[in-house]
Amino acid sequence: MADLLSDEEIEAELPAEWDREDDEIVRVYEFDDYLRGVNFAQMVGEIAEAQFHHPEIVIRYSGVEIRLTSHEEGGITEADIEMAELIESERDA
Ligand SMILES: C[C@H](O)[C@H](O)[C@H]1CNC2=NC(N)=NC(=O)C2=N1
Repeated sequence: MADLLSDEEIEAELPAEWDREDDEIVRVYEFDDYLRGVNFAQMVGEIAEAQFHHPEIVIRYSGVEIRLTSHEEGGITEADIEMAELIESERDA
């Protein structure tokens, strides 16, 4: 079971463009083409399966919202930060 991160750790480790909302970290990725958003969501899902750490993914016409939290721990852990970093690196690929 991973440890919950402190407020200071979250602030220090949260990747740019991501926000903290209570026990979640969140980012909205905007797309001007709906199916590019769908494909992005698929990619996020594949990362989640590989990490066995699953975000909430909301696909909208304007973009895709990713929300991460560690359900078993009841808050934000390193697993959430790592997922955000992996998504960012894939997005930039
Ligand atoms: C039983 C539990 O759902 C699994 O161990 C994994 C699956 N994916 C998960 N994803 C997230 N975000 N948090 C979890 O605690 C988690 N647990």
